[in-house]
Amino acid sequence: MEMLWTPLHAKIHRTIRARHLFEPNQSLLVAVSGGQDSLCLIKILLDLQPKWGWRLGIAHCDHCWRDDSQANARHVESLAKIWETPFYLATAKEPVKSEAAARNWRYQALSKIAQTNNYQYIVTGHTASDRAETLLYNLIRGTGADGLQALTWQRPLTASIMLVRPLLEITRSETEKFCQEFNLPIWEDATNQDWKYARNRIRQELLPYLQENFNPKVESALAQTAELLQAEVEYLEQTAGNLRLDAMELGKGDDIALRLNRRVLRTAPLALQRRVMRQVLQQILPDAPGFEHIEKLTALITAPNRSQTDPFPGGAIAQVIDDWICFQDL
Ligand SMILES: Nc1ncnc2c1ncn2[C@@H]1O[C@H](COP(=O)(O)OP(=O)(O)OP(=O)(O)O)[C@@H](O)[C@H]1O
Repeated sequence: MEMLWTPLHAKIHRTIRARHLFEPNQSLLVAVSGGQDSLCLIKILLDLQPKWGWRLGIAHCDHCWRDDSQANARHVESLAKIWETPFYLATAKEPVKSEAAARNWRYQALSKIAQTNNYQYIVTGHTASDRAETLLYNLIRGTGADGLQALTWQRPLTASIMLVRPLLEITRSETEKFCQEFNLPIWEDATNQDWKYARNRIRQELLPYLQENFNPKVESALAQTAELLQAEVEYLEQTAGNLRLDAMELGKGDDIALRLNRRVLRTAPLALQRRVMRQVLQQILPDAPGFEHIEKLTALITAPNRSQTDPFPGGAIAQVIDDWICFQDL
């Protein structure tokens, strides 16, 4: 069968080259749910394969939370057979309960398959639309820039395995059109899982509303915002990391307990002060630190001597002793 080369093929080909997502002859494990995005992804990668010499594999995760999940898995398996591509299935032992649990289990299962079968990359079908939805979802919940930068092009999953998302500049309507064009048999996800509910409403109600009333290209615009924020967050986090080391370094030697030098922190911009405090709290608290925790700790940078915070979750308190903010377990 002759291969049809579309503008979408060309775009993904260019993206992979320009962003150095993959090099020739590497081993790519593609995560295929059977939905339109991951079918579009695997079809394009299969078509690009002769140009790049990749070794491709298809992995599917059966979460066991839908009646049709086994049929879904078999559907993907039969496509893998048609495409003469190795197929790997991970099946959850017990149904997973939440979005977070499902995601954790999935990435662990995928990593294990990749490790056992020598794939360097796990590839997912996240799109610009996913990016826009995640950005809106986190914006409404009230995260800072870090929640809005959502979904990176690549990030390490383990020391030897990279997670890569080549479709981040493609919208859902483009993957849908692509699947129609190539008659790819999409497995419709019929569930209305609780955790998917908010996202579905963003997808089906909020984004179309914004599109009609504010900006026809709202999805791409939001995805682009996420892209810009990503570089800014990376820069701020790195700078804050260095500042945190500077603030702690002066206390080195005599001291085992964690402490931060206020003179070092006082001259830094507020944005960095907050990030330093968040990084410190991330090490101390059992859960992700909230806005209030970070603000209270940041206030100690200029507070009078002997000021202290209430106990943080887990019991630690922070106290000002002259030039230092000191942490004590209660
Ligand atoms: N059951 C599955 N088996 C294999 N891959 C999957 C499965 N579900 C999702 N994926 C991969 O993850 C991508 C994103 O899927 P989707 O948006 O449905 O999940 P999500 O839960 O929002 O993802 P994440 O939790 O990673 O943000 C898909 O394009 C696909 O590559």
